[in-house]
Amino acid sequence: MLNTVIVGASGYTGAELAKIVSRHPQLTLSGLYVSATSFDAGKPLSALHGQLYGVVDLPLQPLTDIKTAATNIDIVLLATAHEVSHDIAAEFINMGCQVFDLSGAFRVKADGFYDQYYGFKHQYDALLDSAVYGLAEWNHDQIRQAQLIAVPGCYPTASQLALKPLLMAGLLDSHQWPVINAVSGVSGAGRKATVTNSFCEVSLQAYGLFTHRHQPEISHHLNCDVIFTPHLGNFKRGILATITAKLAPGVTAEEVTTAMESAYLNTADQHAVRLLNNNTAKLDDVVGSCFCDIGWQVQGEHIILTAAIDNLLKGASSQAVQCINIRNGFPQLTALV
Ligand SMILES: NC(=O)C1=CN([C@@H]2O[C@H](COP(=O)(O)OP(=O)(O)OC[C@H]3O[C@@H](n4cnc5c(N)ncnc54)[C@H](OP(=O)(O)O)[C@@H]3O)[C@@H](O)[C@H]2O)C=CC1
Ligand SMILES: CC(=O)N[C@@H](CCC(=O)OP(=O)(O)O)C(=O)O
Repeated sequence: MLNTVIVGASGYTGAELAKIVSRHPQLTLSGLYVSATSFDAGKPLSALHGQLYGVVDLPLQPLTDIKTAATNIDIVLLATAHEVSHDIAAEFINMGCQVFDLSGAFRVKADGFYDQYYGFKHQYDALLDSAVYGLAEWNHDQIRQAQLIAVPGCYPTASQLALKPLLMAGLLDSHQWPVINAVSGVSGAGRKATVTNSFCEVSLQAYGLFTHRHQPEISHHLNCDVIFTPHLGNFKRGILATITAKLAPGVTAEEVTTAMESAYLNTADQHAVRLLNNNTAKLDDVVGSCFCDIGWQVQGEHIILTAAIDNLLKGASSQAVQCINIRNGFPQLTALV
């Protein structure tokens, strides 16, 4: 059994992690942490997240000393803000833990990226270089070797899983950027109250036009420019990405299907992508599950893809556990289905 702790356990992704880890046959949930000054320190996690009553009643502990928190721990899940993960990951790594970071702190190695999109100067170049991007279906071999895994963002997970098979097979017109329009539920913004996310303020709308940090994350890892426009929807969970792209000259619908199927059908290990072919993906089919559903249709030289995930699961917590499973040689969907 691998001793596992969750930092940021009282948040939305942290609570999902606690639920998954507690039912994982190879992991022991050994500690739940919040900030040193947290108002919630000392409370059982289930007092904050009622679904966990009788399931995870462990108390939330203040993270006052990382050395103590990391002693005899094999796996650390950081469900913390980018700046917090940036500051604390190294100490857990130095204590010999495998670290799975749900934040954006170690996802992109590019000059000036963190200054421009995250508003802080990255202080851990070597760690950033060593981090492996945890897009589970695609980075299996690197994840198996890594000590620090940067779990992809929610919008980037849906977007990349849909576009990557086409790009890898050279089926897209390189002169036209794919256009990604994606709608997220409000849990994507985390549990902390803000005016923008309060019930009476939320109304379906686009945000972050040309400036959202997930645009460069997607472009960087796909090695392809994209237009990405996120939208906030007035629902709790889920992301639906609708992606329009131009096919390379002469590419047929059959070639598209072959590329999708060779990426995601008949793979050695069960994974979390489900192909819908001509059907469109929808939120109800994936919310509460670890799956990313992908549908597509071709007309002439254009393709429209739809991809749906639960932002808190395939977009964060279940993908993190998928990475733990890959890293430790367990079947990929252990504790997830
Ligand atoms: N929500 C989503 O859909 C997704 C989120 N992510 C990323 O995952 C991370 C967590 O997101 P989410 O669960 O939504 O966030 P929440 O805001 O819901 O939770 C944040 C958690 O971190 C704790 N925390 C804050 N400061 C510290 C600290 N210094 N040390 C230890 N714990 C701390 C908070 O508790 P307290 O303040 O009481 O200490 C809380 O438990 C973020 O980086 C986010 O960007 C990634 C993909 C999807
Ligand atoms: C609805 C909403 O606000 N969503 C968040 C994305 C959440 C997420 O995925 O965070 P990461 O940056 O860690 O990937 C946003 O747009 O900032």
